[in-house]
Amino acid sequence: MSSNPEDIMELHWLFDMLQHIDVGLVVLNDKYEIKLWNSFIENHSGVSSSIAKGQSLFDIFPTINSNWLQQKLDNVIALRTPIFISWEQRPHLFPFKSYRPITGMAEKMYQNVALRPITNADGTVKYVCMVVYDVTDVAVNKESLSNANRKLDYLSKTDPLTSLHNRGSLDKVLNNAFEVFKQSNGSHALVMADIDHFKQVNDRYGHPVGDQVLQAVAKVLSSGARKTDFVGRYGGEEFVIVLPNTDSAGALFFCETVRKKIAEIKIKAADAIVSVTISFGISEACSSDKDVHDWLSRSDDALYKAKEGGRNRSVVVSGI
Ligand SMILES: Nc1nc2c(ncn2[C@@H]2O[C@H](COP(=O)(O)OP(=O)(O)OP(=O)(O)O)[C@@H](O)[C@H]2O)c(=O)[nH]1
Repeated sequence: MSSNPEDIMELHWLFDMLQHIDVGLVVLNDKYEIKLWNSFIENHSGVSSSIAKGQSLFDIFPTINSNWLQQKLDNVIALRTPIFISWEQRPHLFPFKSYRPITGMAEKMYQNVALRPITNADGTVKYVCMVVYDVTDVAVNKESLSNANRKLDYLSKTDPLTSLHNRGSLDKVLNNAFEVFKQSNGSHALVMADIDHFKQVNDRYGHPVGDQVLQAVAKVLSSGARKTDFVGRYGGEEFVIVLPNTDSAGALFFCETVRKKIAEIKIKAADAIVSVTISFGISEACSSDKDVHDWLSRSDDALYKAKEGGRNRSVVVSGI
């Protein structure tokens, strides 16, 4: 090493800058023992470099997955090539708290961490430098953007009054169900449901009571459905239910069960208790259906027959 005073001064400056840079630096040997770390790590861990020196990284940070990180550190030394660990992969490798006021939404610091081999003068590699970047701002912004997108996506598919799927998502699900049927046949049922004489409920008790009835009916319909079933509000007081892998007998059983439960609903109005009934039209997809509209209109015919037959009933119409 040069003993030129100017070189020594530059080295001192360099060391001072690395010591105080707003990035964490940890040097480890091939036994994962700490050789040094800078003030960024001191401040966030609360452990001074002199105390950390010689200790295993995994003793000081027991929450770090040692098997996983050791393998990465070994690879850096063996292959002499850097490895990057992004916050999306491991959000909080070091258990540091977030201290930035602007990102008060995050309790823990999100980090990107680079593992860099340190090459000795003779070309050998025995040490690794972990470079820790605080990326809390970026991570919090990205996560809140994805949360907002998830919320928007949910709203665009959901009926605000009943929280059921809306008409737009129903069209997609129906088309998918019909495609599945075309490719693999099987039994898939489509149910159309319509509350009986709903106009009278609105006219007698007012729209807000009508809304409560819609919400209560929607709740019964979705609580009776399986996870793989689809319950949507088709519009007004009409609902559509897609029952995959269900034949018309199974669909009839479902409809009769929820029909009886819906007849038990009691909504309190100003001076009355409001009850409603519902009619169901059921059909299975059949091979003569040209498209999903043929299937839909058969269920609609079944619903019409249920209304014609006196309402508060379920009717199946079979395809040819
Ligand atoms: N409260 C409330 N009413 C709605 C909503 N959407 C549609 N409606 C009402 O639903 C009623 C539907 O009435 P109709 O189509 O005549 O049918 P119905 O009275 O149910 O008679 P049937 O279907 O023949 O048994 C209308 O009065 C609409 O105003 C809504 O979001 N909230």
